[in-house]
Amino acid sequence: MKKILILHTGGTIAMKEDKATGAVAPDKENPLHSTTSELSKIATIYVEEVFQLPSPHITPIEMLILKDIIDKKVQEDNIDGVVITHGTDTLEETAYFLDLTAQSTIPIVVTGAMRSSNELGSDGPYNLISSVRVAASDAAIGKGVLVVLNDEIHTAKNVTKTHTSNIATFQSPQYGPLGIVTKRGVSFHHTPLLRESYDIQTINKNVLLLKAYAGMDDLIFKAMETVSFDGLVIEALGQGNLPPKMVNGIESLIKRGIPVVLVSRCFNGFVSDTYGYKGGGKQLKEMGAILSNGLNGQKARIKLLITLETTNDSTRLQELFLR
Ligand SMILES: NC(=O)C[C@H](N)C(=O)O
Repeated sequence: MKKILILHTGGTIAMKEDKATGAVAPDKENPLHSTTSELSKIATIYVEEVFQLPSPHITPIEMLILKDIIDKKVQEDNIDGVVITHGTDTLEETAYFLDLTAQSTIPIVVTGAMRSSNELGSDGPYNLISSVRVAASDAAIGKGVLVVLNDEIHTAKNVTKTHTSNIATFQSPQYGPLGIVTKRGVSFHHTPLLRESYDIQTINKNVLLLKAYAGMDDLIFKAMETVSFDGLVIEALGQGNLPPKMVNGIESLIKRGIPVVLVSRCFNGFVSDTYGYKGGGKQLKEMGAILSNGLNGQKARIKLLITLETTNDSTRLQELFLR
């Protein structure tokens, strides 16, 4: 049998609803422990309670702790796969962080739940069982960090939370899922072509994320003059365009050596240097803004946090963001 390590970090999957108040909060005993006998039919299971945090409380520090635990356990205990249970609000950020940093090719699967443990139709135990199945499958080796919920297998790079409460919330708008999980087994229908890896030891930078809107001006840049930060990601309009009143603010950040990464606020497609008008992607690129290849804002922020640990050369950052 394969050896699968389960790392619990909290989230709704480890919570319970108070029937009197309706409030959902962490449970004293992790309700997922009741699944252990079912999981033992699939693999030899090792469990660690790493955190008991709702995922809005997770930061890149906790993400780095998870990377370190996984790298160490792979070396010392010869495990064959890892499953991480996590709150769904920031699940895609932790999954993508681990995709870029974890040093092994064993399957690493991140899962969660939309309904807490004592709610009707609770999806946690089922998602955990599906995730262990995927982590124990040979086909999952070398595919990067995977996100498994609601019978679907997604890449950490493409998946995003699309609905506040529906159990089918995790979708990959650009490319669809990589595969499905059924009672009969795990089946992949696509395979990712590229993997990136950054073996970072620290995560100390401060990267901000802004969303652009019609009529946005330079007010936010004036406010930003008083704070110190290392990088900025902007969810720009369409193919990477911005309102003209933002241009001077961006130019002065780039002159101060602060990398500015552009992604699109659209769900699909890449940003590019197509438009030559004031604030268009072409002008912003010529000014030194970095164009990103299809990541959403929160994932581009994770990638900039990680890559800034390895370089602050803007040409190199541009190369890395085109991967
Ligand atoms: N479904 C969930 O897990 C949402 C919860 N607020 C969390 O992210 O911790």
